[in-house]
Amino acid sequence: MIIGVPKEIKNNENRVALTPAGAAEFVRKGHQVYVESGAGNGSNFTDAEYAAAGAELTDAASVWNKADMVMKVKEPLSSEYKYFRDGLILFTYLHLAAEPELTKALVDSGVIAIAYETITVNGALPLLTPMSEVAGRMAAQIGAQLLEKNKGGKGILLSGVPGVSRGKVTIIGGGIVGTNAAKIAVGLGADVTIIDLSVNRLRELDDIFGSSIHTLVSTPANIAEAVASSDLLICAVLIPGAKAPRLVTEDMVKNMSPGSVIVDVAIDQGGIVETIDHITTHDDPTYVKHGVVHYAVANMPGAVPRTSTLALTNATLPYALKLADLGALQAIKLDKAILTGLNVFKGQVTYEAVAKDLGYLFVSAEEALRTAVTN
Ligand SMILES: NC(=O)C1=CN([C@@H]2O[C@H](COP(=O)(O)OP(=O)(O)OC[C@H]3O[C@@H](n4cnc5c(N)ncnc54)[C@H](O)[C@@H]3O)[C@@H](O)[C@H]2O)C=CC1
Ligand SMILES: CC(=O)C(=O)O
Ligand SMILES: [Mg+2]
Repeated sequence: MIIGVPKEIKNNENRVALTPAGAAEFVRKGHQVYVESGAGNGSNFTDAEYAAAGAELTDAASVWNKADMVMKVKEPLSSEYKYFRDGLILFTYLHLAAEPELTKALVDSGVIAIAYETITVNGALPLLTPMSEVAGRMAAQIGAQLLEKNKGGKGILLSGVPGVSRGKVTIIGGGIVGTNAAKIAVGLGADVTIIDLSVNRLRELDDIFGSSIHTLVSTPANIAEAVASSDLLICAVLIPGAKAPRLVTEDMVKNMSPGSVIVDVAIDQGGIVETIDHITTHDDPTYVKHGVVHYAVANMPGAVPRTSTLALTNATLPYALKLADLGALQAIKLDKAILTGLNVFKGQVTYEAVAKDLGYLFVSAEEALRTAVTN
């Protein structure tokens, strides 16, 4: 199979979908790899390293047009839709519930779109996990900085100092992002509360963190009370594949004190805060509404690309190799995890939450495959 790796073009997206070591693996197994010249630069991987691994360096159009499977990090942007074609395998983060135009372009073109973020193994999301670890850790770090006066914050140090109370951090969603945010926030000495819908998850968090955190079950009343007294709110809820639920209302944000900070990590699925009306970028990461600093960058790990590229490709490579070795149809048929990643297959939306949120007819992956084979 021919694998194509274009350079990422989202604002400050410095990750790349394949390392030179990953390219060497494909080549070793008899596949051909085209990498866009400069694609690895942001992650400190040079063209020479890809060439030494046996990849060919070329331009974006050639990568897209020659490849049977394009591997990316972030969802394609509109300038890339022109490369979509029938039968092309696209393996990347897609977050389609928050991307109606991209979904339409994929459906109209017949692309086989497999989303990293919905690949499921025993209830876990192994291709989302490493980036959620990065984004969760960054969320606490970024929130702490935004609380500084010169960044628009209220001017508090999360740890406090002897004789002065600690800052309050509320984390809504106690999964991978939430747990990693808590690790850093607790490490910084903040007073941390984690809110989750699952009491079992809260039990696990209680076992991990003991008395260094508070736990609360997710109800509108608990969220309202915790948000009102928070200096930093970190949003980390996920319903896989679906648009994020709006759990933090505008009134709750109005009740936060001026200079408080919201970091909505769930923005890639649309965000959980009513006052977040647009995705922000690493170039212009915040805006202020009702006196509260809002941060809503959808590609947070792109700012620490060396760590993130290594962590992401550790997780994606085994699945990408399987797709290349078996071809998309067989890989989807034989590997349940890859099947759960299938979001769009030759004009049909095969992930139920995406179909429901965007108003498409849902066709199960199994059914879509059956139709493809019999046609
Ligand atoms: N902005 C960025 O750069 C990045 C964003 N993300 C996003 O962060 C979000 C969280 O991801 P993960 O932590 O990996 O997901 P996860 O599945 O590990 O955790 C989600 C948690 O939300 C909880 N939850 C669901 N409904 C809830 C409700 N109504 N109230 C409270 N909790 C609720 C679940 O019980 C679960 O514990 C996802 O949208 C993911 O795509 C991840 C990485 C980077
Ligand atoms: C998960 C995701 O959206 C990211 O890593 O950018
Ligand atoms: Mg997006």
